[in-house]
Amino acid sequence: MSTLAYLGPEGTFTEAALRSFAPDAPRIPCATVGAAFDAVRRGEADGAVVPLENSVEGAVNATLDELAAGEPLLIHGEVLLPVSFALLARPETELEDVKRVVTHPHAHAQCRGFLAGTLPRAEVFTAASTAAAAMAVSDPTSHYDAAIAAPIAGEHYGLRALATGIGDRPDTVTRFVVVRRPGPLPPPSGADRTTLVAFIADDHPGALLEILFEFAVRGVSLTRIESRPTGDGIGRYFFHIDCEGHVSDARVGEALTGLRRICANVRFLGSYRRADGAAPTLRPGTTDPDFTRAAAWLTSIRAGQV
Ligand SMILES: O=C(O)C(=O)Cc1ccccc1
Repeated sequence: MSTLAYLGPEGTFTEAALRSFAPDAPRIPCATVGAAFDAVRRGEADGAVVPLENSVEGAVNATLDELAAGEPLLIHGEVLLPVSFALLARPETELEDVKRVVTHPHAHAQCRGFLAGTLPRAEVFTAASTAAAAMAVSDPTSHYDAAIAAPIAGEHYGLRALATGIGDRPDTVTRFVVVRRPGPLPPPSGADRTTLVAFIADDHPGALLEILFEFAVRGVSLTRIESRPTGDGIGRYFFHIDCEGHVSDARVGEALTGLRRICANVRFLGSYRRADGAAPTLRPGTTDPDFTRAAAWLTSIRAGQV
């Protein structure tokens, strides 16, 4: 059975995502996304489960940046998990005692309404995960009065829920990915997603448009695009992209070869089954047989068979 590293400690939303598809897998909790990836790179874990984006707060930048750097890894799958937040405190703490709250930045962003309405004077501090925040609060000498975390983290760390369901939206979903060392790709399923990072060759007007064009002309829809700084100076960015389809689909393969020609580098991060099972709607002229027929036509005209 695969051993899976994940953003820990015990009681994170990431752990809940992992358990949703591999309840019995041996687990290695890691303090950061980077540490989980390193456990996979070193061979201590077969895969890592990490948060990638949230329906309210958007991308988890640490994950985007770690995927774009270091020894390459491949995404093998994704999980969607509804997330619900609780305000957790040591048993003796009452709501009116809460002056300092600690949580993961994504959880903070999703509970702003509750904090503004119920704890308008509370200071908010960040932790590497919601469970790390709960663990910190469980220490009686802690600087913090309460953590925003999953209700299960309260059970793990002996905390009491002062409030539950405190997210600004009841329908928030987080997307987690399962990452492995490079190897054979998951086979195409008909409802796939492909993830990649495109590094612009030379910054020039229309560079992003050229990248988008490679997808648009092949009828490949993007499901996410983020620019992230390369770290090499102000104004230098790479693009982190998800598109519909599998790299073995002709239209996706052609879009990627087009990108490879115009970009300084393209890091392929995997093709894998979409958790929502949504199959793309293909425009006329963009199916595999359309590409095969067009390639056969080119072969024949190159041979002078007009
Ligand atoms: O901190 C956690 O529990 C995580 O798994 C990351 C996270 C934080 C907030 C919403 C979803 C995932």
